Amino acid sequence: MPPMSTPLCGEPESRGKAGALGLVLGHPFDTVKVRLQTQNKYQGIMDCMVKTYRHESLLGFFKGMSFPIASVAVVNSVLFGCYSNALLALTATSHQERRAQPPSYTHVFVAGCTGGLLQAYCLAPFDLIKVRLQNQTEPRAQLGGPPPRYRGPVHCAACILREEGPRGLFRGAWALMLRDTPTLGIYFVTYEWLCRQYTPEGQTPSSATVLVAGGFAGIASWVTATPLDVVKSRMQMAGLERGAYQGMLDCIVRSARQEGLGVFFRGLLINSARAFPVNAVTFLSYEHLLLAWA
Ligand SMILES: C[N+](C)(C)CCCC[C@H](N)C(=O)O
Repeated sequence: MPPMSTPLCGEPESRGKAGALGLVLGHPFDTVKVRLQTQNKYQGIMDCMVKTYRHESLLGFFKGMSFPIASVAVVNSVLFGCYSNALLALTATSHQERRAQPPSYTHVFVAGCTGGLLQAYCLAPFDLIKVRLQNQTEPRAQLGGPPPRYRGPVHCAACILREEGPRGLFRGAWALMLRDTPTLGIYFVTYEWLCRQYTPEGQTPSSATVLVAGGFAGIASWVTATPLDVVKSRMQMAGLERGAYQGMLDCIVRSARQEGLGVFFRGLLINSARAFPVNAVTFLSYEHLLLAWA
């Protein structure tokens, strides 16, 4: 019997590692993006990279990485699990039958939005802690200098709980849900559409198709998510400094007035560049896990 997987796919375990590796490699870009979105002291991507490196060394780019790594499996299971269950409820066809009877794009969109909403809720506290740690520009362990506010992810969570209560952990969660609900609908629609374009009817998409469709789905989703991504990051940082926003609308209006509409596109380039590899690997794992379980 021929082997089930082509060399491109690898074994499930190596794909899991590839996913984690993608996250590690993508994290420095994520840190630069968060800083550009929430701090006004940088001229652009290069300036932010140079200043971070000079001030904090390479380690500066990896601040706040442990919680995303620890939570990615849970968050992605919620997203893909809710998506496929919602699709099952809407279309009453299993993953296998779906190749013969493809679901309508409306159903794919609604199922994607459902997955997006629920994963955003799980992601919110982890994302908040990530953003707060990424924004600490103090060099680590510098003798004499002021120590950073948070000593690490657990200390950060404990501080937020103590200072703001459990609700504090969900700061920015509304913006996150608004960001993710429609854009994860777009994510799955783009993925399905591209897969159908390049796959003969009734057949399973090849690994190469899955990688490319997943990568572009990531880009489409992040491009549309970026304006609310900026608002989300700013809401998450508000409360730390004086002059916190009254709410999401206040954040949007004040950001636009003070910095112009361009502010809502900060991080667009970085988000898109990071999105391709990360989501190509994510969809490849998803498709192969489904085949393995079915
Ligand atoms: C909806 N939004 C665009 C925010 C995310 C879509 C893809 C999520 C993926 N875990 C990633 O980190 O790229």
